[in-house]
Amino acid sequence: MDYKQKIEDLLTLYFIMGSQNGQGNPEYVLQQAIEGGITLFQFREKGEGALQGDEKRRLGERLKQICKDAGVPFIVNDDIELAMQLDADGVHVGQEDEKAAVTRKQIGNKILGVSTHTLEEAHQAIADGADYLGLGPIFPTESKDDIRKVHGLDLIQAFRRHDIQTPIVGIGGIMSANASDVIQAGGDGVSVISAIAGAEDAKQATVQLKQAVRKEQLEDF
Ligand SMILES: Cc1ncc(COP(=O)(O)OP(=O)(O)O)c(N)n1
Ligand SMILES: Cc1nc(C(=O)O)sc1CCOP(=O)(O)O
Ligand SMILES: [Mg+2]
Repeated sequence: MDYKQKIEDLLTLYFIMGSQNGQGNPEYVLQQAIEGGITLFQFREKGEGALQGDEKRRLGERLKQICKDAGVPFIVNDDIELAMQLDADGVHVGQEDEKAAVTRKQIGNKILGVSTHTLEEAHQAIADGADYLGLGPIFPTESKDDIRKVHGLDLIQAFRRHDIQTPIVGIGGIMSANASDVIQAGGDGVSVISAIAGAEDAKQATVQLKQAVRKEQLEDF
């Protein structure tokens, strides 16, 4: 599937989850998030208690099917082999993962997201074929241990000032109360784990996030 024409739209509300996030059943939480209006999903099975091997693949298959039925593109974090096995719609890699250029060769025209923290990394990622850039952490987060310095919104603004036109999604500590700041700073969308996976009502939390982002996108338009 080639989603490239509308990548900015897909980034509007990008939900990331693995079985280690939140208390809920991942299939149920994903279904609720889809009903609430997420536009993209990333399977990130990583960290303490994460599934491995066949168990990880089987959960990936089930989540991929839920996304497919709903028409929401399915991205795999880090694991290119799994992405190819599942025929995912894309892969997200960071600076400590497989190089973006190698990933691009392996995944063909699937969506490629790359985490970047400096202008140099951004230029390299774009040259390597990134479809979008993940920038974070925007705000403090407890969902990832090995985070870089909290960049706040400055990095997104700096990228735009330096004429980076590639779609950008902010990540890290984003909630419905601060999501609009990410769009105002120049982001195309927001990426969240705990704001949805950790919510008591995942669907309601998704609706609120989506409203916050869409309102700001329309004001910027
Ligand atoms: C949309 C998005 N942005 C950034 C990341 C972080 O990627 P990375 O730095 O490789 O860290 P891990 O997620 O692999 O721990 C992401 N996953 N998604
Ligand atoms: C997966 C991830 N990557 C980050 C980065 O800065 O690159 S922050 C992060 C965790 C985001 O989770 P939450 O929405 O719960 O803060
Ligand atoms: Mg990674």
